[in-house]
Amino acid sequence: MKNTSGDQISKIEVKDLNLWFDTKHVLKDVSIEIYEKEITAIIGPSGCGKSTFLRCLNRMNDLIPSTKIEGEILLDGKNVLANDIDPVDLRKDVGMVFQKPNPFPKSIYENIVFAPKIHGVEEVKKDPRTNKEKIVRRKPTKDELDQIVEKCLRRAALWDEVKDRLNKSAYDLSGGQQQRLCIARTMSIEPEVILFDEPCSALDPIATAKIEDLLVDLRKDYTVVIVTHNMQQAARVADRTAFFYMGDLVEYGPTKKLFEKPEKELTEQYLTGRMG
Ligand SMILES: Nc1ncnc2c1ncn2[C@@H]1O[C@H](COP(=O)(O)OP(=O)(O)OP(=O)(O)O)[C@@H](O)[C@H]1O
Repeated sequence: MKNTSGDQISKIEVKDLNLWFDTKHVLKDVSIEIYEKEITAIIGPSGCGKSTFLRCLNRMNDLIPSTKIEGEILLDGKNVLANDIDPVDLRKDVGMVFQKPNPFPKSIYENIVFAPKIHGVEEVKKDPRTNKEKIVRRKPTKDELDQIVEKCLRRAALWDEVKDRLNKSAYDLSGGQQQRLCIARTMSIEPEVILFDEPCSALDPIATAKIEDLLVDLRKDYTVVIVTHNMQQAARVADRTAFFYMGDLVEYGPTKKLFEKPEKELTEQYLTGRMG
């Protein structure tokens, strides 16, 4: 997506982000701009801070005691690290899919409607006194829930495989189907950004290919950030790639350029497998 000058639109702007777990300095002065409706891949050796960085974007690290974080993460210009931001609200806008598929021990249908039932659906209502329109949240109807289920499962390319067994346990699905169900579940409350933390590491190559196709398709509607160990995966799906090393963002740019003509020696060493 481009603005009128033809530039990409920034969705998330990270400025001088530093993070410590106790005394361990895990992210060091990370500044990066993530663009709307693109796929951004985060790569780097084990322990370099990829997942920690990703988890900053929807404040999942808040759950870890003795975490200290400094800097800014602007989502559409608003600092998500500010004290007045409710992380639960933030996670409605910034959804997350984890390494291992983690459906709830419920039916396929109940997995999808779980969050919309809690958060409700939005409705535009006119205040009769002021005649002004305002958005209210209310309990969804059964019809609305059915529609959400079909829409999300279609969007996650799972509908045809499960439409006749929506009331069966999510645990009866294969690993790849469970992961697509988790993606559908994330979409049920209409996030703008979806974070993926190594979503294919527990899947076989066929299930992985389906998730990769889905990721590319999701880019039409969502801003996607994916942590991956698999460099080929980053090369296949990502518009831009960021290379992290020991908590530093070493290099960031269009994926093709980063893979074919990296600017930094460290990036080249990592990409060519010359890093110990
Ligand atoms: N909850 C925690 N408490 C203390 N240290 C942690 C915690 N989580 C991660 N770390 C440390 O922070 C550093 C970065 O970890 P992180 O999981 O972000 O790396 P990563 O690049 O995603 O690694 P991998 O590719 O192996 O998943 C590591 O040294 C890790 O040991």
